[in-house]
Amino acid sequence: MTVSSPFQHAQPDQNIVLYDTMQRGKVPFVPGTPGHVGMYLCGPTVYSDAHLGHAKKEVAFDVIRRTFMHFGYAVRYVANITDVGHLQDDSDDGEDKIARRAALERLEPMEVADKYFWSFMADMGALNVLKPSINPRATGHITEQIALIEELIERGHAYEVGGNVYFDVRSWPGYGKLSGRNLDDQEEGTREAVRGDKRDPRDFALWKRAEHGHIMRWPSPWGVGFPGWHIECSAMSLKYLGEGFDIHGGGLDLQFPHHEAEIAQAEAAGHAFARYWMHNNMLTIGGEKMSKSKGNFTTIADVLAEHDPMVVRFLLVSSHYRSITEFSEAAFESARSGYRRLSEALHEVERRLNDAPVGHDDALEGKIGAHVQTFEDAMRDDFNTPRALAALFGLTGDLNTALAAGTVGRTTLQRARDAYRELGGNVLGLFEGGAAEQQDETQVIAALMDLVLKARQNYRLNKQYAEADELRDTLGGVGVTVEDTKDGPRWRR
Ligand SMILES: Nc1ncnc2c1ncn2[C@@H]1O[C@H](COP(=O)(O)OP(=O)(O)OP(=O)(O)O)[C@@H](O)[C@H]1O
Ligand SMILES: [Zn+2]
Repeated sequence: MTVSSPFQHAQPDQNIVLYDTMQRGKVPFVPGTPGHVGMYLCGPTVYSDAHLGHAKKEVAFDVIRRTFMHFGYAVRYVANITDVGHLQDDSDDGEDKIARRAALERLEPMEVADKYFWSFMADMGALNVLKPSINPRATGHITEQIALIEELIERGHAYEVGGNVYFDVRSWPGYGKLSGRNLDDQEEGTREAVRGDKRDPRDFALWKRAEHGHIMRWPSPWGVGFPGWHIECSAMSLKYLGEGFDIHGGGLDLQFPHHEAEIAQAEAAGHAFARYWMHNNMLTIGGEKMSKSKGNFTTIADVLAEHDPMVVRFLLVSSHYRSITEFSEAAFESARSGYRRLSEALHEVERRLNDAPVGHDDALEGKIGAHVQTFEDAMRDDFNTPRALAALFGLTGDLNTALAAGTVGRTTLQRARDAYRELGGNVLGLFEGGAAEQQDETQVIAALMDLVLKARQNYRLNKQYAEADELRDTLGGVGVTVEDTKDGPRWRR
C-alpha cells in the first residue's frame, strides 16, 4: 500500500458519518482521541477453512479501516483469533469446536488452530486485506479473562457453581440493549434443557470446568477449566484499545448473544466499552446465509483457484457492507467485467505516462476532481462503496473519452493515475497483483527474455563463448535456466 498520495488527507476529516447499531441510525463519527481510531473486529474461530462469507466481513472492515486512513486518521486495528472456548452450541453446550476438529483430524488442538490461522492469513493476504495492528489470540490472554471474571464476581454480576462461572443476566438491566431484546423475549429462557446449573437459563458461561479428558485447560481461582467464548473479546479489546474505544465490528449474526454478552461483561465490571457498533450483513447463496454449518459454502481458497482475487474483492465491495451480497456466477461475471473496465483504464493511463507530452488539461482535471469528490462523499456517508465505485466508473468514462480523442498532458494523466491508485487502490484495496498486472509483467518478461536469448545466440555465432556463458550464468543466478534444444534455446523459471 502506498503510504502517501496527493489525494490522502493530511488532517483528519471531521465529516464521517457511520451507522451505529446501538443508536439505530447514522451518526457523526467523533473519535475518542483526535486523529486516532481504535477498531476491534471479532475474528474467526480457527477450526476450518474460511469461506466467502468470512471474506465479506473481513473486506468490509478492511475498507472501513482504509477509509479512515485515507481521511487522515491513524488507525489501530485489533482483530482477534478465537482458539478456545467456542462451543458447538451458543447455549454453552457441546464440545469445543477446535477440540472436536482436533479429534477428527488427529491433531493437537493448537495444531488445528495454527493450521487454520495460517490458511486464514494466506486467504486474507491474497484478498489484499491489511494485517491487523494486533492479532491477539484467546489462549494468549487467559490471565486477562480471569481478571475480568473476578471483577464481575466482586461486583455481584457473576457467580460460581462447581467450577463453572456464569454471568448473572438478571443483575444487569442493560443486557439486551444492542439487539433490542428484553429478557422476556430471549427464547433461550423457555428451554429448560439448557439451564443445567445456571440460576437462569439465559445466564451465559464466563468460565467452564474442564471435564476429564478436556485437553484445553488452565488453572483458575475456580479450578481447572477454560474461558467461555464471549469473555475473550471484552478482555482483549479493553486491553489493547482502552476504555471507551471507538468502534467494535462484526457480522450481524453476532449481535446476539455474542456482542450483547461482550457489552454486559465489560460494563458490569465497570468499564466503558465501544462507543460505536458496526455490523456487516451476510453473503448469501440462493438467498440463504453462506455458513459452515449449513454446508452451502465455497472456501476462499477454492474461489481463488478460479478467480482473480481482485475480481473477488471487487464483487465484495460492489455491495454496501450493510446490504446482502448474493453470490452467483452472474455476480462474478459482472464483477469481472467491472473490474476489467477500471483496471484497463488505469493501465492505459500508466502506459501513456511513459511518453506523455508535458502539459495539462484543465477541463479534464476539473472532471477528475469532481469524481474524487463524489467518491469521498460516498465513503464519508457510512462507507458507501457502491456509490464510490460509481464515481470511479464516472472517472473512467470521462478519461476514456479524452484518451480516445487524442493525447492528454502528463500532469493530467498523473492526476488520473493518482486518483485510481489512491481511491481504487488504497481505499478499496483493488489493483494489487491482479491478473491484468500479472499479465503485463509476464509479457514484459517474455519480451526481455527474447532479447537476452538473441544476444546470447549472437555471442555464440561470433564464438564469444565466455560472454554467452556469462549471460547464462547471470540468468541462473536469478533462477532462470537456459537450455539449448534442437529448436533453439529455451528458458524457464
Ligand atoms: N455468510 C456470511 N456473510 C457475512 N459474514 C459472515 C458469513 N458467515 C459468517 N460470517 C461472519 O464471520 C464470523 C465468523 O463466523 P462463523 O465462524 O460463525 O461462520 P459460520 O459459517 O456462520 O459458522 P457456523 O455455521 O458454524 O456458525 C462472524 O462474524 C460472522 O458474522
Ligand atoms: Zn467478539
